[in-house]
Amino acid sequence: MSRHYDYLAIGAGSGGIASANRAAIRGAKAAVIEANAVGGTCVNVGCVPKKVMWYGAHVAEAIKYSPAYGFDLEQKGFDWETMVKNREAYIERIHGGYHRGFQGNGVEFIEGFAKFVDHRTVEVDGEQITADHITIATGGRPMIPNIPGAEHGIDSDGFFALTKQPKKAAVIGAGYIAVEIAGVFHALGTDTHLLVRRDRPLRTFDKYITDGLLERMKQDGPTLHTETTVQEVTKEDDGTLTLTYKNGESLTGVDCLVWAIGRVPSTDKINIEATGVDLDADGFIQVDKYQNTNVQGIYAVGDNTGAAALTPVAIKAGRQLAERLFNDMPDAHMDYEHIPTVVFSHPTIGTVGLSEEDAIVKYGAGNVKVYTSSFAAMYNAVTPHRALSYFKLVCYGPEEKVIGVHGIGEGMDEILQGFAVALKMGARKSDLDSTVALHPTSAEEFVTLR
Ligand SMILES: Cc1cc2nc3c(=O)[nH]c(=O)nc-3n(C[C@H](O)[C@H](O)[C@H](O)COP(=O)(O)OP(=O)(O)OC[C@H]3O[C@@H](n4cnc5c(N)ncnc54)[C@H](O)[C@@H]3O)c2cc1C
Ligand SMILES: NC(=O)c1ccc[n+]([C@@H]2O[C@H](COP(=O)([O-])OP(=O)(O)OC[C@H]3O[C@@H](n4cnc5c(N)ncnc54)[C@H](O)[C@@H]3O)[C@@H](O)[C@H]2O)c1
Repeated sequence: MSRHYDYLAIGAGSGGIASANRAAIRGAKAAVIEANAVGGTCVNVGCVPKKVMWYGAHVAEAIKYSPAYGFDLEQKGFDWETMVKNREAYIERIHGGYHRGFQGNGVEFIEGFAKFVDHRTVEVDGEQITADHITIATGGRPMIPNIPGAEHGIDSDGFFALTKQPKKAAVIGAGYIAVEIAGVFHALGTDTHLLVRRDRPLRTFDKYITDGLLERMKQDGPTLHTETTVQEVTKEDDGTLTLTYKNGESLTGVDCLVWAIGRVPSTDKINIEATGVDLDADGFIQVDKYQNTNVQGIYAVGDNTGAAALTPVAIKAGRQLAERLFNDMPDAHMDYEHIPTVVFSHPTIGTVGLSEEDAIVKYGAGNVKVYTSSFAAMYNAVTPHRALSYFKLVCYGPEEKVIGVHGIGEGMDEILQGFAVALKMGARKSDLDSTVALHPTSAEEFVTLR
């Protein structure tokens, strides 16, 4: 038995789904193959469950500071299981939406793990499937370090599988995932320790912004351990974990250890060798700006290409590819410049464009001008929690073209999108200055910076 398609996506995550739907909408006979749950990382063990838990944490913080607004709430506690149950029910509804979308667009959904037979053929559960165009959209998976006792820890997938709230958690890593998971645990009441190897998490972000994050962590938690490298994990008789650091110190009594030290591309188990597609040394698929691999008719989108590992990036790359292949748009491609991004920390961080440090390296200090501001947002200013928000614009040249917009503060996740449009359109500082402010908001800071 064999089937043939115009377009086949391997992996029904952000990139695979978006590209297959768009290909079908443009008239292609399209299918998508998925080995696990439809929706991939983002929907099942990424953005969606994370944001639900971030909202849970947000509610916890609102309750904590509510007395300043006159609330006298009888504390009934927090039930992790209820949050997880409702989160999973929500995700189940999203799965249903995807399947209805496939039906509506005419995309065939094939369950199973795909392996290449040759550059035009994959095998799923013994069936050979061929296609004129095949997109590898297999995403990635979390890394676990190679140190004694590492297996006592879980990864971000394991975090979402937790059915009970840990009492004392250690989160190891300095990227988005570590910061976000540590923030959720802490706000929901777990004694949380974030362990980073250098002086701060999110070291590639503008320093002004991460200084703001460090200040918030110092004031509010979680407990940040800098310059800390874990070299061994031991399980004690009482079931708790002891983490021993390189400098001989240790953290004891941990009942949940989460590794959040990066992700590897899922390109190692699909017999990609049968296609001749080039990978880099870390296993990422080499693509050009059109998502073409070196083999004609095989493309890759999303996390397995090593591009910015963000859902909207995988989606846009997938849709543009489908437009190029099936809608007579030969130059359609994803623009990888000026990608905005948000970290769901407490408070959130939003950033687009160059940090001050990177702008100086690129243009020279004399050509870069920055504007900054910090203040207690009204939401906090009314409470004893007078935490500060930080805003920064990085500008270039005599015209003061805006080349970086950065902020940390309540609502930054929602504030940034519009400013990302402005930056992409080439806005100058004077354009922001001439825009009337929205008052009273935090966002208005970006149009009133002096
Ligand atoms: C904890 C966490 C939080 C995140 N939060 C955010 C966020 O807030 N915002 C954001 O923009 N991004 C976030 N991301 C990143 C985002 O989830 C990814 O960038 C995005 O999912 C990448 O999409 P993709 O299509 O490349 O791969 P994936 O979504 O990983 O999809 C790949 C799919 O392919 C399937 N697959 C793999 N191999 C095969 C095979 N051989 N046969 C069949 N199926 C196969 C997998 O099962 C998977 O379903 C987060 C990631 C994590 C881990
Ligand atoms: N809000 C969002 O948009 C969001 C949220 C989560 C993830 N993501 C995406 O997923 C990607 C992966 O996230 P991530 O946090 O897993 O990876 P990451 O690559 O961003 O960060 C991994 C961090 O772990 C550190 N590290 C590596 N090895 C270590 C070790 N042995 N011990 C201690 N620390 C170690 C690294 O220095 C690095 O800072 C991100 O780059 C991002 O693109 C996005």
